[in-house]
Amino acid sequence: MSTETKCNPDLVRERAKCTFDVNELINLFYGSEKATKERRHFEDAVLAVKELKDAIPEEYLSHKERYENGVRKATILRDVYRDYKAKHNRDPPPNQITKAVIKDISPFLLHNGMFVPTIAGQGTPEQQAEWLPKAESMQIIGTYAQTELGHGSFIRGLETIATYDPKTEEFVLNNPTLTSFKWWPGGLGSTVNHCVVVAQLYINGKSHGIHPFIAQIRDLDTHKPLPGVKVGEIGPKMGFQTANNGFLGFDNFRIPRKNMLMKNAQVLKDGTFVKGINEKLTYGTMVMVRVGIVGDCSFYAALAATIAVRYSAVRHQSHIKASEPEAQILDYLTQQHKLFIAVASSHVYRNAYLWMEKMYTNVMKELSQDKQDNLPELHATACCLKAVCSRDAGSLVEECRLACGGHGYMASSNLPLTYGVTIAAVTYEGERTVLLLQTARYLMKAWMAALKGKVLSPSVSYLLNSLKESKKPWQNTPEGIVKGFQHVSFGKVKAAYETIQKYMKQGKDYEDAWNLASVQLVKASEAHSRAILCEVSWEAVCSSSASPNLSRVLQQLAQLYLTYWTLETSGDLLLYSNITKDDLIILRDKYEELLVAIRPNAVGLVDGFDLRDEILNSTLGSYDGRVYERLMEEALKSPLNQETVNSSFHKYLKPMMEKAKL
Ligand SMILES: CCCCCCCC/C=C\CCCCCCCCCCC/C=C/C(=O)SCCNC(=O)CCNC(=O)[C@H](O)C(C)(C)COP(=O)(O)OP(=O)(O)OC[C@H]1O[C@@H](n2cnc3c(N)ncnc32)[C@H](O)[C@@H]1OP(=O)(O)O
Ligand SMILES: Cc1cc2nc3c(=O)[nH]c(=O)nc-3n(C[C@H](O)[C@H](O)[C@H](O)COP(=O)(O)OP(=O)(O)OC[C@H]3O[C@@H](n4cnc5c(N)ncnc54)[C@H](O)[C@@H]3O)c2cc1C
Repeated sequence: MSTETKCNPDLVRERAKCTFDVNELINLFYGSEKATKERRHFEDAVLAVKELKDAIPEEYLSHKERYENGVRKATILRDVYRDYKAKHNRDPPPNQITKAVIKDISPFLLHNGMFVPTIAGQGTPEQQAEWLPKAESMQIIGTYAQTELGHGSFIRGLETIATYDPKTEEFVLNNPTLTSFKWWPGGLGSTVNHCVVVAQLYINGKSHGIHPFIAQIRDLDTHKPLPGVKVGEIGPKMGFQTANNGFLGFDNFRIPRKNMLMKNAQVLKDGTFVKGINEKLTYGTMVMVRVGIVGDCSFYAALAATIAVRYSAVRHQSHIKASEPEAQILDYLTQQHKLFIAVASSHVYRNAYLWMEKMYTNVMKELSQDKQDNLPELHATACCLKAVCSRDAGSLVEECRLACGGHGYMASSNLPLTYGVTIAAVTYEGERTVLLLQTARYLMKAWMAALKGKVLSPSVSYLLNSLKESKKPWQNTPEGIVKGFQHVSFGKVKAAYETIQKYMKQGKDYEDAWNLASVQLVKASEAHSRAILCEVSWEAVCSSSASPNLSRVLQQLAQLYLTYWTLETSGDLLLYSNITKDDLIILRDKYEELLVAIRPNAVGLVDGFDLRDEILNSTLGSYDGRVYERLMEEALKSPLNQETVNSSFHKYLKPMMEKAKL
């Protein structure tokens, strides 16, 4: 980090006001002092590589140049990772330095994020031995090709076909229609030479559902598409410009039998199909990534909050009191209302991610012992938390951007690009509504079990308690608010269930009744997610090992989250819990008190995310607060400022002006 000496004086004053030790917060957020040290050390190593620095901002490059620059930097970054591993005999610590290097999304994201994990999770030991060393060492580069032009959400409807030919012991891959073309996979456009292709398996004319296959699609030397492969890039998008998303179609393309990833289901040489213990295990990589996305949401909220809070401390505009100098915009309560929820939410998502990571690890361990009881709970929880956190994080990033006024609209603030990347997660890895409806299926089953008095899984056991406690008075404490959100979820789950029953009594079948109740079902899932986020985050701060000074501030943040959402969803609480109008007025006052209490620590709190300037990549958010200098420095980099008179003057403007004289 930069030294305080060159800092904007407002930021120096803000840091002097902080009531807790920022380093303690950093170490707590990232796990330990050792973890912080190792992460920073790795980030230093990456940033020391001169070739990773961009000569001009990415925004001035063409689509093609941006991609090529992305690949160039991704390969250098890959070398740094390899060297670190060789030297330390372990992978680099979790970090976000790719953001400082690639700025947007790495063309290798899908290789590391889904291709390698799918081989590890879906391959037999023999298949892992064959593919993993090559993939991990980047002798081969891959992606995860599932979505098609015609189907993304409903993966049982995928149209890519893998027909087994027992004579040659091969699968024949085909994309018989335009809608069957793979569409979206990252890196597919021009980067990868392999992919996991998810396709419908046919043996002797019989369909056996979707399965993952490994296909080499480009020649390893020439990088030309192999015969029978049609592949390309899908073009510019709202974000993800360097992710290199692509399309792919096969025409009688043959792959050996061993290329079907067969940890779960198998095809024997003679074409016998051996079913796996649970066909949904084929969806395993998606579950892992959904868990990871909750962690990503914490990062994006932290990044946007850091930029907007630091900027708001430096920016002065108007007066709170006519007799006083222009106020820091951070002193306006409305600004605090916009920003502190982003700071608080980042902590909430972080705690939810750590909680989900534990659940994921436990279920993976159980699955390795053929125990599947907790898989439905993992799937349902990962679905709704991914859906709710990604949408909330997108809204928070956008609110931070708006809170920076006109300068937030500058690409150099890094807030527009961050919004584009964050909001993509609402759609990828399972579209929001579709995932919330998956959770709703689970909630309906849990509700039916609750009605029968059965024991429920931990994440939904509150449904049983709420059933018993519905008459208890509201308590205006964090624990009381957590219970309140559980009551809302309980009420919405019950109402959705009863709506389905109502339609069925009217003669509708279950599927139609489900569709007619689906707005309520989605809302029930959202309420369930909110109840989990509130409970998990409040428990995390209560059980944290932080010092009293830090603990006080973390509790304020967690209470802010609880109170913010109580006020945002007061209608639901009035409907489904025993909260009163008077309780809401007390909480409204409490919320304002919390904003005021957090205000002196605002800059310290975002410093506590420890996101260095290179990761923030923002004129507005740097540690030293030299906002105006940086805005001007960046503007001067515009190619239009590299010449005093642009040629368009002579070509178009001058002739127009001269014509106007005639
Ligand atoms: C030490 C180890 C620590 C590990 C810690 C792990 C934490 C992870 C940490 C880091 C990971 C970081 C990862 C970051 C990497 C970044 C990569 C970013 C990638 C970004 C690019 C995007 C890629 C993509 O988008 S890939 C394509 C994604 N596509 C989708 O998500 C499609 C969505 N659709 C579906 O999933 C399905 O179609 C469906 C679930 C909506 C419906 O499926 P269907 O078969 O029709 O099922 P349905 O009839 O509705 O339900 C039948 C029953 O099956 C249950 N079920 C469904 N899915 C699952 C599942 N995945 N698992 C278990 N069970 C499932 C369902 O609940 C039903 O059950 P029921 O009992 O009958 O009700
Ligand atoms: C940036 C980005 C990167 C991606 N990377 C990859 C990748 O690497 N590999 C890959 O395979 N895919 C990738 N995808 C594809 C992504 O997984 C899909 O776009 C996603 O799963 C949504 O599917 P869809 O596009 O078919 O949406 P659709 O399902 O067509 O959604 C359109 C609308 O229909 C609604 N809808 C659909 N089904 C239902 C239902 N059953 N009930 C109620 N409403 C419904 C949705 O809610 C939504 O409002 C990527 C997508 C993006 C945006």
